[in-house]
Amino acid sequence: MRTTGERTALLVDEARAAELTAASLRWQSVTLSAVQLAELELRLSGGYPPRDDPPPDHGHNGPASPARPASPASPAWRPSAVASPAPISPAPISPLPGSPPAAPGHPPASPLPAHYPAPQYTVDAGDAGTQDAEKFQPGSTVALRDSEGVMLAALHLTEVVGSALSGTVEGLRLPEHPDYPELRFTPAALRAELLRRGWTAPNEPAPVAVWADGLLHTADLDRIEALGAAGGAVVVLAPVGGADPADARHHLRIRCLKAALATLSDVRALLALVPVQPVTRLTESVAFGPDTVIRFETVTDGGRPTAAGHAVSGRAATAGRQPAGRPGTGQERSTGRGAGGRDGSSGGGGGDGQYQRNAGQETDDRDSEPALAGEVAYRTQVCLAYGFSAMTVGPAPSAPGAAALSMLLDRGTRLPPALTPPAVAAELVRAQPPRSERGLTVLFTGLSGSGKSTLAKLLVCRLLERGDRRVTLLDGDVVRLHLSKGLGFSREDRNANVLRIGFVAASVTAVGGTAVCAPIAPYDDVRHQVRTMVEDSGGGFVLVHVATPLQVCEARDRKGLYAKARAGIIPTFTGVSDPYEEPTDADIVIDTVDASPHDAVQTVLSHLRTDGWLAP
Ligand SMILES: Nc1ncnc2c1ncn2[C@@H]1O[C@H](COP(=O)(O)OS(=O)(=O)O)[C@@H](OP(=O)(O)O)[C@H]1O
Ligand SMILES: Nc1ncnc2c1ncn2[C@@H]1O[C@H](COP(=O)(O)OP(=O)(O)O)[C@@H](O)[C@H]1O
Repeated sequence: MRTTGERTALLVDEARAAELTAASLRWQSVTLSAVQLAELELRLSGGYPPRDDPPPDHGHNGPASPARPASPASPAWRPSAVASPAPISPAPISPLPGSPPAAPGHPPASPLPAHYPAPQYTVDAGDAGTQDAEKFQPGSTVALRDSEGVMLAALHLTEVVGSALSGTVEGLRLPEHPDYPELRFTPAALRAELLRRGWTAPNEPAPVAVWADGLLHTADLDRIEALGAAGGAVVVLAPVGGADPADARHHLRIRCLKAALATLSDVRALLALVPVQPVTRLTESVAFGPDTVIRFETVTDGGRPTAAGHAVSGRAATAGRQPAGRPGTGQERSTGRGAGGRDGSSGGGGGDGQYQRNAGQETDDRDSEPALAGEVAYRTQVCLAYGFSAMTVGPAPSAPGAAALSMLLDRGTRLPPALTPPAVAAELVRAQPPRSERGLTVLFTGLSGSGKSTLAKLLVCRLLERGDRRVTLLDGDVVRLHLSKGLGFSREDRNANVLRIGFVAASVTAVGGTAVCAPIAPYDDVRHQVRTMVEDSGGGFVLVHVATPLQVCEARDRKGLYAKARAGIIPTFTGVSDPYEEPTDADIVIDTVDASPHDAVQTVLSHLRTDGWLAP
């Protein structure tokens, strides 16, 4: 994250950092999760919450955040706030009551000095994966570390409730990001950047924020243009808290955001990645209606906004003009994004498009309506800390939902410029080619003798005859000769066998191949795991239940195994003395009693064509 060399109220100076580091030898440590790291980063960088910053008129240890004027008529934004804050004085050293003695040669670390702001900070050691939270005691200090063991902050504990550790925090450093360092800004660094660009002259309108939890499409860009038409800068805040820099979907999202913003020529727009968690519901066309610009009150208390002053002024005050290019307004403009007619295919909706999963990496119990309202309040706090005068949350009402887009991509339908800029469309198509060009696993499940092998082999032949898919057959018998050699038929062994098949199938699928598998796979949870593995590899998973009744399988008894099972010679035989859990999530159910093998395979092929996995 860019810091412009400033320290926020919670980041200590080098001397203090050295002091804390020396003292930390004797502290307990908590290794923070990616999400906790993001929360800490936001806090340490001064991005949240503003009320924890010390008043700006502290003189010798003033904060980086700007003083905000009392009068609502004055702009809340003061570029002069970029002036470097006075450094925080190193704290006088005094031992914590009850703290361990200092290591020889090292001064003991102190609790926070009297003049130091003392915001409460809570970390859940359970979430951080710490098992024995009872070892933490109020009065002691905990080192908060990243996954590599680097200490980012000291937490002076005042309260321990279960695994929740609360106390005052002193930051040593911000987490480092290998991905997009040039796009990460602390509030002070953002102010400096806008000033450097000449976008925040004293009489300019204050900058506004646009939260982009997902992507930016044409309607979103229209809205940004409308916001920017007032003359102020528009900062697109992309929440990336907890994002894995090795996750291709994260990079896809950021590439798409950059490509979208590159189409804006008349707006002072800037992309900033912030350590806030993305929220899936905020990537959909929901919730906030057409009036989506939330303006902040500038109520202040002694020159700084109070908590009450952070209230949203009105649920949603409009931007003051109709966004250009909305359907039916006749305002479609000719921009780099194209001016094609809108086809109505941009309607909202949820779903798990490939690119969307990134935006919603975090599972969202924060997705309920009250939780979303809380999220908006939280985002408001962040925007106030960054110095924005207004923000939008959620996509523009007519922007396409992820599910709709994903459906178009799956089918290879061209994304019109009216929906999303061509450069964004190109990124999306590259990441999510049509289904007919993606990897695929077809898994036949059913009792012994139900017809799995017969149908799997026929399907492989039909696919190879077409010539447009590279196919691997993972037949039960063959797998048990090689991949699963030595495994028996206990539940554990069967599960290991099916998971191995799933692993190979997912690998084949990941590189665009087609895996056809034919194990009994009697257990529902393991079949689910295989589905997840394969779908996470970026391809399709089709579960075919070969639902031949037990009596028919037993009557066929090609291998004489049912007779042996009935005679007790084979113990735990599926359907006779071992369970078979009928799938409730089968994509295709085949009745081999009434259909010939040829007809059954035609059913599978026609399903694959209908769902786009095979070209017509
Ligand atoms: N106890 C028991 N239960 C079920 N099946 C048995 C058993 N012992 C041997 N066989 C033979 O092994 C084949 C099933 O292996 P799978 O790998 O498909 O089974 S599983 O998915 O691991 O449950 C199965 O082949 P198919 O008839 O092709 O299904 C049987 O021939
Ligand atoms: N519609 C059908 N689909 C598949 N197999 C069928 C069908 N009708 C009869 N059969 C016969 O059932 C037997 C199924 O054996 P197999 O394919 O080895 O089953 P599994 O692999 O499930 O143990 C074969 O002899 C096959 O010819």
